[in-house]
Parts: sequence; structure tokens; C-alpha cells
Amino acid sequence: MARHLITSAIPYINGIKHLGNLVGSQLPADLYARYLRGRGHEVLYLCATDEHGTPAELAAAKAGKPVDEYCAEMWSVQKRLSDGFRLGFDHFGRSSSPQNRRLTQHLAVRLHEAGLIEEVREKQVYSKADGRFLPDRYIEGTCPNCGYDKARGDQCENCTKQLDPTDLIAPRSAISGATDLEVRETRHLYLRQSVMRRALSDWIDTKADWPLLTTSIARKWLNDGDGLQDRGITRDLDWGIPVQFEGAPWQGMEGKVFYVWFDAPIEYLACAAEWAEAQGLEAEAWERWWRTDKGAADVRYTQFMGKDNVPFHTLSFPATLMGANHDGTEPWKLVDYIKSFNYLNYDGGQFSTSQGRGVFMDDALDILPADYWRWWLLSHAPENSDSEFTWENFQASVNKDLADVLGNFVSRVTKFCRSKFGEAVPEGGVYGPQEQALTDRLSARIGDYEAHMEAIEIRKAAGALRAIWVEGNEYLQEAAPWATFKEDPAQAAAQIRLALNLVRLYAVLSAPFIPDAAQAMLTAMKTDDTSWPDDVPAALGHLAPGHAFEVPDVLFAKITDEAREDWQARFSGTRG
Ligand SMILES: Nc1ncnc2c1ncn2[C@@H]1O[C@H](COP(=O)(O)OP(=O)(O)OP(=O)(O)O)[C@@H](O)[C@H]1O
Ligand SMILES: [Zn+2]
Repeated sequence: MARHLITSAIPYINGIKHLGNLVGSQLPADLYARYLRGRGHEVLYLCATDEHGTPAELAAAKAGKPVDEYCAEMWSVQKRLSDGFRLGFDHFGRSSSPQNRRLTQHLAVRLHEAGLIEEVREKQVYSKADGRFLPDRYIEGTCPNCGYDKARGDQCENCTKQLDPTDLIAPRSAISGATDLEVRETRHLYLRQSVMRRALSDWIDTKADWPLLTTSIARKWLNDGDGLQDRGITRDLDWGIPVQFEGAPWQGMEGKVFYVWFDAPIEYLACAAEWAEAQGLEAEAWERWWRTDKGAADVRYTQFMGKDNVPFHTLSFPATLMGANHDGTEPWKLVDYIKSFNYLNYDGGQFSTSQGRGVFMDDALDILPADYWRWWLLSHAPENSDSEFTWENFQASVNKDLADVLGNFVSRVTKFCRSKFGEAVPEGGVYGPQEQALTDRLSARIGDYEAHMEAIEIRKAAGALRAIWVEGNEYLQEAAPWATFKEDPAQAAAQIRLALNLVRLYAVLSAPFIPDAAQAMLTAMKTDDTSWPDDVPAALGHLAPGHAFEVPDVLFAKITDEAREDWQARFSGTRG
């Protein structure tokens, strides 16, 4: 048994997440966590909402609510939707937690002691019309790199380049649209990432097994232009973690808060602390996941995220943790593997939260159960390139893989048994060469499935699982128990006994992808034994003759053309 810490990029608080967000972070992390738990490992899977920063302030203002109230409400909404998608976090925390405040302030002090924080006088855009500085997303304009006209003050969404507000061409206030902006001087803390460049580069060089997408983005940032740049970690805002020095004011930083990108990844640590507190455990309980001197040396830590989050996770956050251990007294656990994703696009364009384009988690659950979405999203995960959601493709995959292959198998086997032998596993007959050949093929395919899951090759794992389902249908076709029954009922009983055992086996193997259907299969088989089929022949004899079962309701209904057209029309525009 190994110990696995898993985190997914923490979803931003300012709205309901779309299917792109889901498949780019939380859903694959959940798949992996479920798989590892299924194999008997100790897993801590953490996620939280990312609550600080300008977009939260803007969204709260738009909703006419105080920002803390707005965040608390949106946390509940996101929690309910992640439960709806069966995301099995051990804890769903909040980056505005007291734990994160304490850890963020603490790590900043450690970085300061290490000489890795510098105070910089800088020019910031001030809006007289709004009576405030306009950091990050409070300001919009044209990207100097690619010419995109809706680039934000912190990053261009189009080309992913990180920006400073003063880089923008033709800037305007995102609050009022005002263009009478002026540049004023203010002071901010900078994380001296440039000093850490060598250490980070050496560390990335040890990660030969990481996805190319992850390391190529990291290397680009390390080496492009003048190399890795220092990064401002404070902002002139009200909403955020106050910049303080061991509880006392940080001289010159009064009234400032940490930049959201500094405190958000620290929430991964804080979330473990929140989890321990919620469980009524001592501090050691979370430190044994995060401090290599306190029990975390044997932890394997895997992070999941979309490509735009990679620079922060490969460089800024490791720089924070490495820097905080400058004297060797705070050895924080560094990530072992970063699984990153390209983008999922929507029907010929991009998903967009700000424009309300695409399918969002609440709408998705209104129209179909979670498993339908989970299966499609995971089996089409944007791993090696961007991928696209189309309603035709969604309909085709659901109908073929889930309804025709898996659902149909379960239905045929259970109904046939009920009509010929009754609702219990039939006795008689023995497994012969056909069953032996099937067992051998399944053993090989399960081996493939495990290998892909362990490598977090999600599309390949989905393909291997589908192939395992197909084996069942092909076996039924070949063995034809309905024909066998006429000549040799005992042999037909053996065939059906094997097929009923396959239903339990499928439930166990499929649970990481489609947990509700897996549970329905187990319930139908009247078993709660979810032991992994390490020994396939034994697993196929698991349900003994006489073991009662029941015919389940339809596991997956097909999507009709009318329904597809209806949804296609309903989700073609933008939502208000
Ligand atoms: N279309 C997409 N496909 C895959 N992953 C995505 C997509 N859009 C965002 N992500 C990822 O989703 C995760 C959560 O994102 P977050 O809540 O911060 O929203 P975001 O990146 O601001 O997206 P948006 O701008 O669409 O709201 C991040 O890891 C991000 O990289
Ligand atoms: Zn750009």
C-alpha cells in the first residue's frame, strides 16, 4: 500500500464551472483517486475554492453582495455541483480559510528571511473615475503579444502570456470602462524567482517522466527572453490575505493583500489542515502529508490542472516551498507528478465563463446523470491536443459505449437468467476452453487498463475499459447461452454464472469512471464486495451458485435524436 496525495487546480469562485474546467482538473483527479482507492492505497484527495482577487470582487459587486457573503454562497453552489458529479474529495476547502491565512503569511516571512522577497517601487494604473488602482483583471486592453483585444491586466487568455497592467495597449477600466487612467507609483513585494531559476531548472530536469505539455511550458518560462522573471506577490485590494509580518504590520505594506496567485496554491497545504480540523485530528495528521520530516517522505503527490495553470505549479509554487526551506528546517513536500491538460472546446468555439458559452455543471446535471458526462469527458480528455465537445459525438459515445455495450450486456445477462433459471446465480456445468480463453483475454486487458491508469493516460485507460466491456458481449455472442440452453442447460448455467460474475467485475473496474452505474451493478448483484480482480479466474468465480441477484433498471438510456437537437439548440447561445 502506498500513500497518495492528490490535488486538482482549485476552481475560481466567480461562477459555475463549465465542462472544460471539469475535465481539465477535478474530474481526472477524481478518476485517479478512485482508482488508487480501489487498489487499496491510502489516498488524500483535496480540492477547494480559489476565492481571493479581483474577479471575486467584481462578481460580488455585480451580484450586489459583500464579497465574503458572495464567496460563501458560491462555495455552497460549487460544493453541491461537485457532489452531483460525484467528485470524492476528502475535503473541499476554501482559500479564504484561517488556515490559509496563517500558512500564507508564514511562508512569506520564511521567504523574506531567505532573502527571496524584494520590495519594489512600481508604476500602477490608477483610475480617477473608480477612485482606485486597477490591478489584474480590473483592467483590460489589447495584448502586446498577440493583439487579442480582451486581454486582462494579469494574463492574456488567448496566448496565455502573463502580463502586467501597464503592458496593455489601449487600456480601460474593467469596472467602469473608463479610459482616463493614469500611472501612479506604489510599492509591492516581489518573489525573486529569477534567483531560483537554476534550482527550478535542475528540478524540472529530473522530471523526465512528466507530460511534455507540463515540462515544455515550464521550460518556456524558464528560458524565453530574459529567463524567469520576479513576480509581484502583493496587491492594492481589500479582499485577500493581509500582508503581515508574524502578526505585526509589514512595514510599508499597510492595507495591501497577497496576490491571489501567491495564496491559491498554498491552499493545497491549508486544505489538508482544514481537513484534519474537520476530522477532529491533530496538526500532525495533515503534516504527515506535507512535511517530509514529519511523515510525508513516502507520499507520492500528483497535481491535475489545465495548461494555463502550469507556470504557477511548476515554478512559482515550488519556488515558494523550496525558498521557505532555505535553512533546511521546513522541508515541504514537492509535487512528484503534474498531469496537465490542453483545452476542451465547445462546438466550434471556446468554452467561456465570462461569456456564458458552453455547457455548465448545473445545466449538465439537469439534463443527464453524472455518469454520462463523466464517461464522455474522460474518454475524450484533451490530453495530447485540444479536443472538442459536440452533441453528435456525445450522443454517439453514450449510445454506443454505455447503452449498447455495457448497459446491454448487463440487461441481457440478468434478464436471460431470470427467465430460465430465476434470480439467483445458477449452478451446474463447468467453465471450459471458451471461458478459459475469455479469462486469459480479460487478464491481459485488465493489465493494460491498470498500466494506463497508473500512467494517468486517461483516454487509453477508457479505451482499455471499453475493450473489457466488449469482451463480455463477444463472449455472449459466441457462447450463445440461449441456444446452448436448448441442448445443454447445465452448460448454459455455467455460461450465465460467468456472465453474472462479469457484471460484478465490471462494476469494480468501471467505478472510477462511472461510480453510480457501478454502484447500481453491485446493488443488482446484491454484493458490496469491491475487491480488485488481481486474480481474474478467482474473480470470475466470486458469486457462487445460489447467490441471489435482481435485474437492475436500465443502466443507460439512449440519447434520442430529438433530445440531442433540443439540447443543441438550447446550448447554442450564451447564458445570462
Ligand atoms: N476549456 C478548458 N479545458 C480544459 N481545462 C480548462 C478549460 N478552461 C479552464 N480549464 C482549467 O480549469 C481549471 C479551473 O479553472 P478556473 O476555475 O480557474 O477557471 P478559468 O481558468 O478562469 O476558466 P474560465 O476562464 O473559462 O472561467 C484550471 O485548471 C484551468 O486550467
Ligand atoms: Zn495575447
